[in-house]
Amino acid sequence: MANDTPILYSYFRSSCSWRVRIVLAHKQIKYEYKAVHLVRDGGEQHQAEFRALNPLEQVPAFQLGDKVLTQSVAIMEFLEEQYPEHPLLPKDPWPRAKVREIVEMICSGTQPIQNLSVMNMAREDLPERVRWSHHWITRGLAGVEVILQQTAGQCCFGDHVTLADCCLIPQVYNANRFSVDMEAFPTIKRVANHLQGLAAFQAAQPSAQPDYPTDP
Ligand SMILES: N[C@@H](CCC(=O)N[C@@H](CS)C(=O)NCC(=O)O)C(=O)O
Repeated sequence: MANDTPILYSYFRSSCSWRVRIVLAHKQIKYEYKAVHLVRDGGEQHQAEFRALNPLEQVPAFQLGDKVLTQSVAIMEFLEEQYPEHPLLPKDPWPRAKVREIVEMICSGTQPIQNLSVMNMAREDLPERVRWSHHWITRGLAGVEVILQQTAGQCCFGDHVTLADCCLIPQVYNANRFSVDMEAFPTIKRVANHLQGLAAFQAAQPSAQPDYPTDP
């Protein structure tokens, strides 16, 4: 297993893939990028080849040799355990749990409700979809802001990058896409500004990915 180059099935704009890309970059793990276009041809995530990797038809999927893992949080936790250098979870149980709390607020409490397939099912026309996403992202980030006011230093938890930061940045990108007023979330904004200056976060951003469109 150790000799295999990991493969990440990703879409440049997918926030769930982006979380994993930040972890890979932070831990300086070399990997192969395989693009899955979520919109083109009705969505490549729905094609049989990808469905064989993830029956839920969503990115990311992570492959190591003949092993496949889906679900970004499971992948991030696996990477944290398999590649312990440059840790992304505090050692002590309480801060560790607080980091996971922020991770869950974003990965379970916010992103799934504004994901493409949910949005498409929930609302028919584009303005309604935008309103839907705007509402749920605002609600999610409002909760995260309250927690960060208690935990943040330069990062979501103190001054060291954790899994919470890896989840925050892609969600802030989604917030900006749907014109959420970030002035309402000063702590998130401050932490995001700090993180965006870090090399791992820059390497993982959509515009640095091989499938980023030349005419976005
Ligand atoms: N819980 C999953 C969610 C994955 C997910 O929602 N992926 C989105 C992109 S961020 C996706 O593939 N959407 C395409 C679709 O729903 O058809 C995870 O964290 O990996």
